[in-house]
Amino acid sequence: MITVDQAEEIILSNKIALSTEKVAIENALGRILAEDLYTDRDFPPFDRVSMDGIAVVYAQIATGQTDFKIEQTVAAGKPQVVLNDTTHCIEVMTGAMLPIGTDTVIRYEDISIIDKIATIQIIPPKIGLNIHTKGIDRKKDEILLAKGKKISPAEIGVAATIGKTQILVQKQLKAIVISTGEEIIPISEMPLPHQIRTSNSYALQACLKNWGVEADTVLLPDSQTIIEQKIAQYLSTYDVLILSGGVSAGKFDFVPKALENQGVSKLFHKVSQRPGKPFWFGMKDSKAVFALPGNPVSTFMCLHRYFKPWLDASEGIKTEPVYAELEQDIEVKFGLTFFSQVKLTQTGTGTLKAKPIIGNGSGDLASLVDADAFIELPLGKETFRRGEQYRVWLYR
Ligand SMILES: Nc1nc2c(c(=O)[nH]1)N[C@H]1C(S)=C(S)[C@@H](COP(=O)(O)OP(=O)(O)OC[C@H]3O[C@@H](n4cnc5c(N)ncnc54)[C@H](O)[C@@H]3O)O[C@H]1N2
Ligand code: MOO
Repeated sequence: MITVDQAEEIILSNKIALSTEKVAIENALGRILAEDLYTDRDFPPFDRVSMDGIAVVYAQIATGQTDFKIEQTVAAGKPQVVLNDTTHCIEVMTGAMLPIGTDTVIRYEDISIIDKIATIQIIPPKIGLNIHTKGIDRKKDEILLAKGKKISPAEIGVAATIGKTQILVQKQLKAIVISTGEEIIPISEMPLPHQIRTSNSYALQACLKNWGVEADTVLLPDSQTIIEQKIAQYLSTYDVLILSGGVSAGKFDFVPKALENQGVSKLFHKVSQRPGKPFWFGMKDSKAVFALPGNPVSTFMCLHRYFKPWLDASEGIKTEPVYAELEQDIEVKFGLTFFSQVKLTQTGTGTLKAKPIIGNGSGDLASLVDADAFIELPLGKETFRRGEQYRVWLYR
C-alpha cells in the first residue's frame, strides 16, 4: 500500500494536456487563459482629467494670479483642445483629455466662477494635480495577463479594455461521474428498504461545477459486463472518468478488474489513509480514471485531496496550501494518514483554527454539513496536539 504523498506524486505526474478554444468574452468567466494578453495602448491612453474643474498653467498660479478667464468647456469624449493664452483656463470634465498647454487641474470645489471668470479659492500645492498621466498604469505592449491565469471579473475588465471580444482559453475537461452499486437508485425514486439514493453523483458533480468542470452522471449496476461496456464507451468520449463504489474487497466490487480489462493501467490501488483506503487510480493513454471508494465521506475527501490538485496541475493553476491549527488533541491509533473533518474559524490575527467534527465514519454523509474541511494528519504520529498546524483541504 502506498502513502498519501506517493499517491499524490503519481497522480500529479499523470496530469493531462488540455487543448484550447476561443470563447466570447461574455463566456470567459472562470475559464483558464491560454494566451498572453498585452496592452494595445498606454493605460491611460492620454493625460486624463480626473476631477471636474478647470485646467490651468501652474506657473501662472505661482506668480500669484488667481482669476482665470474661461476659454471654453471640454467634456469627456471630445478631441483634445489647446489653451490659447497661458493666463486663461479651460473648463474640463472628468475623463476629458487634458488641454494642450495646461498642466494642472483645479476642482470646482476649490474655485468660484462668476461671468466666465474662475477665481481660485484654494491654491493647489503643486503642479500636475488631478491628472491621471498617460501611460502611468501600464505602457503600450506591456504584458497585462500571462496565460494560465483563471479569469475572474477583474481579468474580464482588462481584456475588455484592450478590445478582446474573443479570448483564447483552455478547453474544459469532459468528465463523467459513474456511480456503481446495485443498491444505488436515482434520487427521483422512492427507495425500498435496501436501497440508497445516489448522493455521490450530485455531491461530486457539484464539486466539479465549483471547479469549472461540467460533468455528466450515470448509475451502473454491479455487473462486470455492463461496467466494462460502459467504461469502453466513456473512455472514448471523456477526458476523465470518476467512479464511486465497487473498489474494495467485496464479491461484487468489479470496478478494478473491469478497468484493467478495458486497458486502463492501474497506477495504484489502496492508499494508507482513512477514509478512502481502497482508492484506485489509473490511466489509459491520456485518459485519467479516479475510482473512488463509495462511502460518501471517502469519495468526497478523495476528490478534494487528489482530483482537485490533478485538475489544477492539468490546467497549469498554482494554488497555495492552506494550514490550520488544531483546537484540540486528536489520537490516531490506526497507522494511516487520517483526514479528520473539521469546522474552521478564523481568529482576529488571521490564523485558521480547526475543531474536529467526529462523525460515524465514512458512511456518515450528514457529518459533511457540520464541517468545512478535512485536516490531513500525516503518518508517523499517534498524538496530534492542540496548537499544531496541519494542511487542510477546504470544501466550502
Ligand atoms: N473486507 C473489506 N471490506 C471493506 C474494505 C476493506 O479494505 N476490506 N474497505 C472498506 C472501505 S475503507 C470502504 S471506503 C468501502 C469502499 O467500498 P467500495 O468502494 O467498494 O464501495 P461500495 O461497497 O460500493 O459502497 C460503500 C458504501 O457507500 C455507499 N455508496 C456507494 N455509492 C454511493 C452513491 N453513489 N451515493 C451514496 N452512497 C453510495 C454504498 O451504499 C455503501 O454503503 O469498503 C469497505 N469495505
Ligand atoms: O475508506 Mo473507508 O472510507 O475508510 O470507509
